[in-house]
Amino acid sequence: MATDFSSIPIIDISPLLAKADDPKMAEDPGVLEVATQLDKACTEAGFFYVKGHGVPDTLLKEVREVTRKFFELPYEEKAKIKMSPATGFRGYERIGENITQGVPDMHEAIDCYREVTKGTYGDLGKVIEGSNEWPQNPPTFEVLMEEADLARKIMRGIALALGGSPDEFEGQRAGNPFWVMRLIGYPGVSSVNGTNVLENDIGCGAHTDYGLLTLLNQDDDINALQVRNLSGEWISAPPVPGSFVCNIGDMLKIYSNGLYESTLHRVINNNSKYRVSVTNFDTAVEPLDTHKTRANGNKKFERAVYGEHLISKVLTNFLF
Ligand SMILES: N=C(N)NCCCC[C@H](N)C(=O)O
Ligand SMILES: O=C(O)CCC(=O)C(=O)O
Ligand SMILES: [Fe+2]
Repeated sequence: MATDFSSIPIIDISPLLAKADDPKMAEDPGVLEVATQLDKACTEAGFFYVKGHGVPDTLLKEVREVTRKFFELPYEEKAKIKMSPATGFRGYERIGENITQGVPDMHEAIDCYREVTKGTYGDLGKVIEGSNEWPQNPPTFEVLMEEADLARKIMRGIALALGGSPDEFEGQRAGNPFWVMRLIGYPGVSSVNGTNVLENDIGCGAHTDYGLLTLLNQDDDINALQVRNLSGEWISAPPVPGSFVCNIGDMLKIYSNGLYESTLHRVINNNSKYRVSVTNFDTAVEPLDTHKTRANGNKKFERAVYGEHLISKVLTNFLF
């Protein structure tokens, strides 16, 4: 975030989606208008909502419900897909097992990563080799596929915004796209003898995301996500039903030479209700050529390899 934003913009991306696979998209006024709005949002806040994204609300709701039902199961059931180094860090982690800056987070989650078969990324990739076990596979998988396509199209708008060609983040140059999906549950504040306990517990401590772009599907009745602006104030990112919250990750900060920032955010669930969210992190694998973009000039960052960044995080994020 480069500014003291006080709210997060909402962008209707339907004109971009209508032309996202058209070879002449860069000449379309509707697409260019969306790219201008994306550029402003990425520069000022690093966060934006998207509407007009075409993913049915019923599907987004269904995925949240599947997630909620899973977390309602007794621990022994959930532990059947327990995450460990042996599962390639895929699966269920209980409340307090994920840590942010040394402090246990008050959330439980299922972490999924694109399947990595043995040897794909040599020694580096070993940590993350494995395949997923998900609760009620179909809706989660369906939404993942829709979100992957959506993320690719939004990245086309962002590539244009940066002055590159629309497919800057795709194909040979970018490598085989990687994805991460997290199904997350945050317990609410409970009331004992009329007094709230656990108020201001940190559901997820302040962090930036690791990839290019994150899409977040959050419960539509609980306000818990907060985003930090330039002065250090925490700005609320309340649910906007039917939208995704999107934010820039560390890889895009690097590829854009710092033009766009991966903004710090955190989650505090001070509601009495249990909150569910589903995040999708999308990224390219290989370093991209940023020199063709508007971000030209003094190079502020060294070469970035997403795999190295991700794995260093995975290895320090857990209490086991
Ligand atoms: N894959 C992503 N981006 N996950 C975000 C989780 C952030 C919390 C994590 N403990 C951390 O400290 O980064
Ligand atoms: O649950 C949320 O609102 C945000 C989760 C988040 O920041 C993450 O998974 O990286
Ligand atoms: Fe995050």
